[in-house]
Amino acid sequence: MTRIGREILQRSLKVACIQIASGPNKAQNITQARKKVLEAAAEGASLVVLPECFNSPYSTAKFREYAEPLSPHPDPNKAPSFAALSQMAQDTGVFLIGGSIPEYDESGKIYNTSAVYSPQGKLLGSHRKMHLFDIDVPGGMCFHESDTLSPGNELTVIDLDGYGKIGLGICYDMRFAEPSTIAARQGAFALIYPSAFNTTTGPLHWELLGRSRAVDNQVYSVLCSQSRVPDSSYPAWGYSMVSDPMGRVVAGTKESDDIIYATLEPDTIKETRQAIPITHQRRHDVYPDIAQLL
Ligand SMILES: O=C(O)CCC(=O)C(=O)O
Repeated sequence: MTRIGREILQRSLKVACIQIASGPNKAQNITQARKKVLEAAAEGASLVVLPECFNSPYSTAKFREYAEPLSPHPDPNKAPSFAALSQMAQDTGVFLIGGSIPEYDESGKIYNTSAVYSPQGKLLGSHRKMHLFDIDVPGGMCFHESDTLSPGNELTVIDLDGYGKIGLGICYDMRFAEPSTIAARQGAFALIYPSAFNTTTGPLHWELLGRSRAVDNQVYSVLCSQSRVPDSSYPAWGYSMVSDPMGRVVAGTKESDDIIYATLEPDTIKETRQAIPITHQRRHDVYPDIAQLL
């Protein structure tokens, strides 16, 4: 039986994307995030998303300095960012996608990690960026996350109790259609990408990718960016946006700090899937295993 909508997203869900810029002071970054999460919750959001690396500069040279260990019960002395996220979720009663934070594990490897907290402040799951942002565009952006980061090796689908499931990726992960398709086939109602795109690739690809992931899978996509700091070493793109399953941008902003809101509706998923029924028109009997084609 094809799942078409209402059972995928069980009820309307107001989501907020907090577009802010991180600076060199970790404590100030956390305080800023907390203030905005409180504001979004006061506006009635039940799911709040922070951007990629909200607690640190987006710089391969800085990730180790800002990294923290991830655990279900974060020690505020060792992991002030993770502890603060858990507390914010608990204090506001929202599901919180904690943007991302450089995380170190017991072997000393560093990951770009997004932690998700329940309205009770419980760690529901986490995603380590799987596809590291290593690009070299002549005359444009050159960035090599793999200089200091290790990739995660797991796809992430998380159940938000009472609403349904989300697929979670981080920024560059959105370029890869396969994880989003898998999340949708596992019943996710939205694909969520804490991000910090840039002014080289942002103009052509940001909105296109956000809308494509939504239309490919007939789900919502939620792209939450850092805001732009002109003349910084990494000018983020901004333009946080929410796309509905038809590819309509239902909330968006420009470069500066902002919070955007959208209400995700079960009927919109259902109606899209009924009108254009690609969900059960796929030809898995014909498609080869693409991993075998390499
Ligand atoms: O894919 C891109 O062009 C940008 C990705 C990015 O900025 C990131 O992964 O942080």
